[in-house]
Amino acid sequence: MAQVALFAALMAVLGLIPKIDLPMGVPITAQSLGVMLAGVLLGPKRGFQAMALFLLAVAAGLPLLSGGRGGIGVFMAPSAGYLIGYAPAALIAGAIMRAVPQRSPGVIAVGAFVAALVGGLLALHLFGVLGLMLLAHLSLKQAVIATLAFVPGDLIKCVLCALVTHTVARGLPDWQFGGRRA
Ligand SMILES: O=C(O)CCCC[C@@H]1SC[C@@H]2NC(=O)N[C@@H]21
Repeated sequence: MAQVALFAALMAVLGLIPKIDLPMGVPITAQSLGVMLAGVLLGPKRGFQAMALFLLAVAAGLPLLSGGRGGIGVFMAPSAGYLIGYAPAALIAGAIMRAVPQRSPGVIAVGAFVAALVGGLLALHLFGVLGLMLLAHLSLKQAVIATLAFVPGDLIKCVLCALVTHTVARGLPDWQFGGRRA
């Protein structure tokens, strides 16, 4: 429970980093790095719970999104698909991370990069594209082109996620990446 609350709080802290607004109404934000880290470090269940807790706090009106935004209205904006995707993206990243053998910090870091790439980038962008089509009324082609603008920055976040994971793996050798195995 403490870890879930901690990662929901980490999302709020990442929201203090100023966003960069793009014309289609979806900002470049550091908060998608928090989605990747939650999945990789906490695993699918607690990663999902941390994102769900964060989104509940946002829906309740707390101004925790980058730029001090919050409230129900953000779930009707063009970026809502990405927002709703935060929880399943963390779940997918966590599920992939759970399958990574915890052999060495290097192996764990490569696994974290792949988990962040598939969950925190590909899956999250899929939700984002659906949101752009439904809420911004873009065609599939327009939505895919729009989301491509975020890919370079999100690839950097995948690398950052792997670097943080490598540091944690070296400093906390008993940490269960991807959550506790049964
Ligand atoms: O704060 C919001 O309203 C949601 C923003 C969602 C931004 C998405 S997450 C994936 C992609 N990477 C970014 O930096 N921005 C978009």
